[in-house]
Amino acid sequence: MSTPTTTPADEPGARPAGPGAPRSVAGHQEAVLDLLAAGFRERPPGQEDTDLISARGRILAADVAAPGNLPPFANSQMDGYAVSSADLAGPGKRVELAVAAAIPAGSEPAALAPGTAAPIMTGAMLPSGADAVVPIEQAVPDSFPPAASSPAVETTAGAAARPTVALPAGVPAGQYVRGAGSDIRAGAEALPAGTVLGPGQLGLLAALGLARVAVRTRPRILLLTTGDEVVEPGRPLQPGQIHDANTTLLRALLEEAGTTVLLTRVLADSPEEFRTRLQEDLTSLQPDLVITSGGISKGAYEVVKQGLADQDVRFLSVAMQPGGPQGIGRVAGIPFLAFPGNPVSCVVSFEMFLRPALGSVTGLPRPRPELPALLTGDVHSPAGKHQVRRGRYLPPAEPGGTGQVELLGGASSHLVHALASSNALVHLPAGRDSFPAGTEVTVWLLDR
Ligand SMILES: Nc1nc2c(c(=O)[nH]1)N[C@H]1C(S)=C(S)[C@@H](COP(=O)(O)OP(=O)(O)OC[C@H]3O[C@@H](n4cnc5c(N)ncnc54)[C@H](O)[C@@H]3O)O[C@H]1N2
Ligand code: MOO
Repeated sequence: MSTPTTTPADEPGARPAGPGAPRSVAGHQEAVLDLLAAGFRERPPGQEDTDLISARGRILAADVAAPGNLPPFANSQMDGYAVSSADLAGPGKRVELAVAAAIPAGSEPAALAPGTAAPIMTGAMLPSGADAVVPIEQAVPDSFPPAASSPAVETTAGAAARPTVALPAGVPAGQYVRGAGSDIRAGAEALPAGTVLGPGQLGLLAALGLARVAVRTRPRILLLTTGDEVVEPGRPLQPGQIHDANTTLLRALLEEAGTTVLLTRVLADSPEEFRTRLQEDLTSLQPDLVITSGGISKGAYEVVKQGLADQDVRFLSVAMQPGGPQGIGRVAGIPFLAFPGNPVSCVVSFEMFLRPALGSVTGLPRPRPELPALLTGDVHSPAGKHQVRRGRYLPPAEPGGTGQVELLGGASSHLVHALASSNALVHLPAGRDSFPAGTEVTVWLLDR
């Protein structure tokens, strides 16, 4: 079995083509990355302060140094007895020590007197004079005396009626002690700028006592859908109309990928109206990126193409299916991408071009997990194109094996039901048209 070799940059379709020939997938990936990188260089993200939970999935804007030691003080790792290791030097197997006042977590203990052992609870501060902890299980008796929860009881004679405990001899200094700063020392770098803040990172900030954190502002997107036939979900359809799937699909993808969708609109097939609305939105919102869907192919009413005919936007064909028609450029200086109108074409365009470019430029989103998988059936694909099919990935039966992938629906880009039933995008690279059952292909997992 070979390792996955279907990354777009390796394909025959990625070689430079002549004028008028479709652009390779790799060529368009590079163009989208260049566009976004230039846009983000010109308008770098700002930063904003947020509470920790709201920072989940965001990118840390500046290095964070530990404001103090973590743990802040030496404390016990076990419920047991705080001791001085010198008192347990031996020579016998056990040493009898008087039991001192107990130390609950959250209290400041008195110094440990020589020759005594203080009941200490997990997380409680180690008293001065102690340098080790013996777990209660190793003590004789192996339970705390009743008086352990209160200071030693005075007898009528005035002498302390201290119980004793026998502890193993030869306990090393430091045993079961969590030293101050043993996790991170005051002033050390806790998290570098650029870190994606997940539960672990946010938990560290909380442990360090930080309630708020500076995160990078999200890229701000204007999302426009086009077509006279396109009607908002929830509204009745007239003959010839369809419900708008693209706004929801793309908005969900964009927000999941760490961007903010400033505004969505469904615009009619009027190039003049499209142009006017776009100019108004660009002026009022100043987005970082505009994305449109529909209106870029070979029809008589291609609203995006016609509306932007005199702009710095190129409409072209990429050797990929779905997602062949693409538009890329700038409008009023703002980075602009046009995706084709079919819903699955929008998803594949996003996954193949925008998602990787956003990831490279901002650090979010992370790449889709990529795995090899064996096709469960014979598949045909246009040799000149990189085809991206949808399917259900089944993990290998045994560890170290290769999973399988069953294609769902056909190649057509209107099949949203098959998309919704799929958990993987399946790459059928350019350069061959036949993929018999058992062929190893690369899949990108859509589930997280
Ligand atoms: N003669 C040719 N016709 C077509 C070609 C071609 O090369 N030559 N390419 C086909 C391919 S591939 C695609 S993809 C589409 C792209 O067309 P457009 O980007 O112009 O998109 P529209 O025509 O506006 O819409 C295509 C399809 O998608 C439906 N649609 C549009 N918006 C939405 C939405 N928001 N929600 C759900 N569905 C939507 C629309 O009704 C059309 O059925 O062109 C092919 N044609
Ligand atoms: O290239 Mo289109 O995007 O197949 O439907």
